[in-house]
Amino acid sequence: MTHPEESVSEPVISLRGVRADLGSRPVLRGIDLTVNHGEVVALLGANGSGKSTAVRSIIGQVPLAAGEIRLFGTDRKAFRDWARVGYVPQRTTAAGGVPATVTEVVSSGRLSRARFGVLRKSDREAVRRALELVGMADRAKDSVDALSGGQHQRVLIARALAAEPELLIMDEPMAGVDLASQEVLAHTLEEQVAAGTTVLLVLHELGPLEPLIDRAVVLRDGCVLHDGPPPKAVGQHALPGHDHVHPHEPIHTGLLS
Ligand SMILES: Nc1ncnc2c1ncn2[C@@H]1O[C@H](COP(=O)(O)OP(=O)(O)OP(=O)(O)O)[C@@H](O)[C@H]1O
Repeated sequence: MTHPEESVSEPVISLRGVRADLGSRPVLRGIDLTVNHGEVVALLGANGSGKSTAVRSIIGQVPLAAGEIRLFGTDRKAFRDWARVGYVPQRTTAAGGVPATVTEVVSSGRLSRARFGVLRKSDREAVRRALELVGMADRAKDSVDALSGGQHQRVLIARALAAEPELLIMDEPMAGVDLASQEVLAHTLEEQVAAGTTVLLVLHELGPLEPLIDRAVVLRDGCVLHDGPPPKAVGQHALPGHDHVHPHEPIHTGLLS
């Protein structure tokens, strides 16, 4: 669903010289990052390297100290078409407080597409499709408080998918997610990618998503350390028992530490 005035050669996300401070601390120290149409890019790096801050700067939650961000070719400050962007924040363990059903949470993700904020039949169908995609259609009427961590994460992803976004940004979608939900999420993402969705993912390790990743951008201390093919070893070698050394692979020289 590319807009007619746009060319697919225009990056979907472009960061140039992005700097951001949190408190008095420089957290992003001159980031360049490009995500092209249909690409799946993983943002990797150690804790505190700035991954979440980078994605939060893209969606406008962190002010820039310097640099430029463009979304679909438009300066982020002038960008208004947020229905084209699905965002799944880093999951918190804090209980939501306000009781809501699975359908209510996922429907909230459709509001950006609903005319006058009223969900029509086609919107309710999109909500239902999103729930089916993440295998949660049978829990539609349940309270989100009754869900496991992995199921909760599936609901948050369904909320992002309900708007049928062209760009999906997810912050650690697999963190704290049980194996069964991880497999469902990997399959969901595979279908989105096959349908042409552009994806930027913050990950700790590639894990089950590895086959989907086109490119990895590794951050260290708020700078880009690596931008290129995904470091193959991250998934397997993060597992216990994989302590042998492959000197030809940059990952073992501390790329992610
Ligand atoms: N609101 C804030 N005020 C001050 N410093 C912050 C704030 N939020 C994050 N930071 C600091 O900014 C740095 C980058 O944080 P960020 O969450 O972007 O890293 P990350 O790479 O996503 O790490 P993690 O994998 O732990 O989520 C960290 O050192 C963090 O402590």
